[in-house]
Amino acid sequence: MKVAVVGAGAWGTALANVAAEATGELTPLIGRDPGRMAEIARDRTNAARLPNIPLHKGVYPTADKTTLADAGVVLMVVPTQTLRAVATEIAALVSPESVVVSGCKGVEKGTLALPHIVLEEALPGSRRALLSGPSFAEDVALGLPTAVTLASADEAAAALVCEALATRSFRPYRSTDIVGAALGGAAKNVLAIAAGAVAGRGLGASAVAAMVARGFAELGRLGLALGARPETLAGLSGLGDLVLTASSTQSRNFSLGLALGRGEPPPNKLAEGAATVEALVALAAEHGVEMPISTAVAEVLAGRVSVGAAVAGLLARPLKSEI
Ligand SMILES: NC(=O)C1=CN([C@@H]2O[C@H](COP(=O)(O)OP(=O)(O)OC[C@H]3O[C@@H](n4cnc5c(N)ncnc54)[C@H](OP(=O)(O)O)[C@@H]3O)[C@@H](O)[C@H]2O)C=CC1
Ligand SMILES: O=C(CO)COP(=O)(O)O
Repeated sequence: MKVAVVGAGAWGTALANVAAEATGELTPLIGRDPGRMAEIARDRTNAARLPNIPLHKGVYPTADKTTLADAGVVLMVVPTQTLRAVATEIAALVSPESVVVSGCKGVEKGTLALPHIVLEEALPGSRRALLSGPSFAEDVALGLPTAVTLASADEAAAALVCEALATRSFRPYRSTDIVGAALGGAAKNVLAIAAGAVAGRGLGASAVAAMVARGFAELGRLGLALGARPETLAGLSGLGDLVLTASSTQSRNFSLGLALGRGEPPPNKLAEGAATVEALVALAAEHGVEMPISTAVAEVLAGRVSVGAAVAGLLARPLKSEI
């Protein structure tokens, strides 16, 4: 089963290595810039996005999108806000039997669509799945043990993708709860910014843990409203990814929060939480769900309040029962 990866960033490159190892097939890693892809092909490493990691010998870096036409699995691994445009560009090339998998974590601005809905709209009639879970690209590319959720309403599609990606160290667990898996991935990036900001401001490990746990409660309320299963939210793609992302400086979202909390300039790297937070809060509001921590992150990122004022605002909220 051939896998093609669209998006030659850190995560796309790591997943291309996994797929090449799992399938033993030539795996196109498709980027948008022919010059950059030629460099990656020459150097056998993606120096800009995933430095010091050699490409698997089966990975074929290219800017030629037609190389995905005969792939049984197409992994879409671009920033969430660009997913629709990229999926629309490749729509005519994807075979009807292929499973198209979102590797994105976020909510689309404007439409408030989760990534699998973006795929459904851009690639109507296609077989779809979503991959999410605690998995830093570098860890995966180094072959360190990793477990993720592979969600699809189409169980045969999920099984096919799992087979095309499972290696001795990369373990995709199947789920039919695509909404739960997508929500966990989107919310944890925002909550990791909050945890980082609290840590950066020096408020202590107890405060960081409170932020993570109350953030998880926000995710739970939104999940309930959208029909996600509680066990998905408590699993790899929910709590698992939240714990990872909200506790490690390897995370771009946590690092952004740390910088905000310390009053330092934000790191110049993609933090999906920053791109997603307004849409996540709007999606929650549409369903009558309050997300005070995520709202505070949105306010801080928009420059409307300081981290100190946001924390003071959260501490001033009336106490309720824990849920
Ligand atoms: N990094 C990680 O550890 C993980 C990331 N993810 C998720 O994967 C997604 C991608 O993240 P990641 O790979 O880290 O991001 P990167 O910033 O490393 O890479 C993003 C890639 O998308 C490409 N891209 C950006 N805009 C466009 C566009 N308009 N059209 C086509 N291609 C575009 C970029 O191309 P170019 O290089 O030319 O700019 C780049 O190759 C995110 O949703 C993220 O949350 C999920 C799990 C782990
Ligand atoms: O999604 C990730 C790990 O599961 C990567 O997190 P960051 O985007 O915060 O680096």
